Amino acid sequence: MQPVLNVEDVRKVEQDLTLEGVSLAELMRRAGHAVAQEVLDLGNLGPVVVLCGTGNNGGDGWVAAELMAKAGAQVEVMTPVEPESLKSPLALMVAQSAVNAGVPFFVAPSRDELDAHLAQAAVVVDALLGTGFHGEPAAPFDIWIDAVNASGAHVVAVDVPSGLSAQTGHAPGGAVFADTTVTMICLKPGLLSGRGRDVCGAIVLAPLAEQAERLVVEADPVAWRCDTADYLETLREPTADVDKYSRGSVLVVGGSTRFPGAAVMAAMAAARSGAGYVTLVVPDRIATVCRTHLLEIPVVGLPTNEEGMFSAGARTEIVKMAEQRSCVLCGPGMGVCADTVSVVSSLLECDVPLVLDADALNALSRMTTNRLDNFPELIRREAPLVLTPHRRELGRLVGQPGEPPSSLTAALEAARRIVWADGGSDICVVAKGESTGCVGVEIALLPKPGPACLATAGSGDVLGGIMAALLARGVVENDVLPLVCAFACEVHGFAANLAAEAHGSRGVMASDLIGNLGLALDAMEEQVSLAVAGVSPEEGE
Ligand SMILES: NC(=O)C1=CN([C@@H]2O[C@H](COP(=O)(O)OP(=O)(O)OC[C@H]3O[C@@H](n4cnc5c(N)ncnc54)[C@H](O)[C@@H]3O)[C@@H](O)[C@H]2O)[C@H](O)CC1
Ligand SMILES: [K+]
Repeated sequence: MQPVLNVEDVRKVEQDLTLEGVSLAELMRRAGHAVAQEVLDLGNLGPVVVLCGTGNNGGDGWVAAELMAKAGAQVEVMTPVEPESLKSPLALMVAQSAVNAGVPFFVAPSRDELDAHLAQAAVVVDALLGTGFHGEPAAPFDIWIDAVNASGAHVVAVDVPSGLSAQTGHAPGGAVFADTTVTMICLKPGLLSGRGRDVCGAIVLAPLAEQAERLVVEADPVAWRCDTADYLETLREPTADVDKYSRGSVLVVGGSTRFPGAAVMAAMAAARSGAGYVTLVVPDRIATVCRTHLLEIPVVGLPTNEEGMFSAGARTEIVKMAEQRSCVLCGPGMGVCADTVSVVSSLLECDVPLVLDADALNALSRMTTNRLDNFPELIRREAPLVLTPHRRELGRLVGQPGEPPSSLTAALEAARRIVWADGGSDICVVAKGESTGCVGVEIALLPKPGPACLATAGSGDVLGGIMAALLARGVVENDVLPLVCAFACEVHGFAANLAAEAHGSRGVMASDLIGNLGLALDAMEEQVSLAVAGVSPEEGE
């Protein structure tokens, strides 16, 4: 697992390092060295243009330029101001050193001049804006960023691609598209979320100091990015000694006359994710249509109310069935009304692992007038509870109904409000988004995000089914719960990649994921075993 620190905490680590004897100047020297090494490792490609901003990110660029020049590369620096008028004392010092070493530089080039230099460049080092960036890039950086992206050169970004917020992943004024981002000390959330997923290219971590690893952990990471090998704990010993019940029995509770398909897909996804026995319970008015789509999965119809949802009469029977299952998934397509709200509150009282998705979450919002974090007793229970809100649902759960969390870290914070209010039960909030965080009591995990084709109606219903099937396999301890949820997210993403091979990156529908879940699970398990054995997936082929 790799720790991810908020930008303000990275600065704190920087300060801590200085207290432990590694000066900021030394950190900048090492940062520049890491960038230079990355470029030199590309081989003898031709001219290198280093774009330096006015802060310490630019300082890293000047160091890299001097080192590359000394290593024999053909290097030139572009700077918006004369090197001697840089305001950052550190950047000033390293820029002077590079100038004294004879590194050629150009001050405030026009767009045409810049384009001409970039056209010759094999590699561009982007050291314009780093963690000190906020808002939108002001002139001339907006123009320079555009020029870099138009150049076609190989781009190595220093710490963070310029224009991208390392904290939020927002890039409202555009950002450099990097092939590689050499990031200092540790990962930052903006690199892994929002536009960061598109613009960072390969992320190379430069720890800069041997103490960094310890200090980063002490700085209380906002989340941890999962490595494939981490999922070892979620795997089950393969055994032939099973029957359909021991592989896990799942009850899916959902559907309404408006949305029968969501419940059907969730049930199929649970079955394709290894649950041995899946039952779907829906309002009886849609039971027949559900049965026509489900050959293997029994469909139980219970009384329907005037709104086409479960009526109050359904509740007792649902609870009775729930208590006989190894996991329950409630919510897909269910609709929200007083009757379905009472179904959700009754299921919360059952001693069975429970996944609440979609309208079950909206029912929770309704029960708590959008402040679930103020009603922890509602979700305090013995058995595991997984909530899988997307950002709008999450906003509705924590008192921001019209204002969903706008970044990964905001979503993590909202999820934490729920988890910490609950205070110690087996709970995980899977905050879904273009990057998803699985927030448990002790830890927040970031599974590897799936492809953009997952952003399609019904995709969440499929994820709910996967989660339920994985939880149904047996006891999941509190500390492993976020890991199981993260694994489910990666299986979901893997299935989406397989589906995209068949249907194209834009053609995938949620139902296409379902048929690929079994293969995705096998492939993920194999990758985990290989990673644990230290074999790369390519070598394992
Ligand atoms: N993390 C580490 O241990 C190390 C990081 N290093 C590098 O230092 C930068 C952070 O440096 P800082 O001086 O704080 O900020 P920047 O260089 O990113 O930018 C500050 C500079 O940019 C101006 N600015 C801010 N917003 C805008 C905008 N929207 N448009 C134009 N200009 C903007 C601001 O006014 C400043 O002048 C970090 O990323 C690393 O690369 C060190 O090398 C030490 C180790
Ligand atoms: K940069």
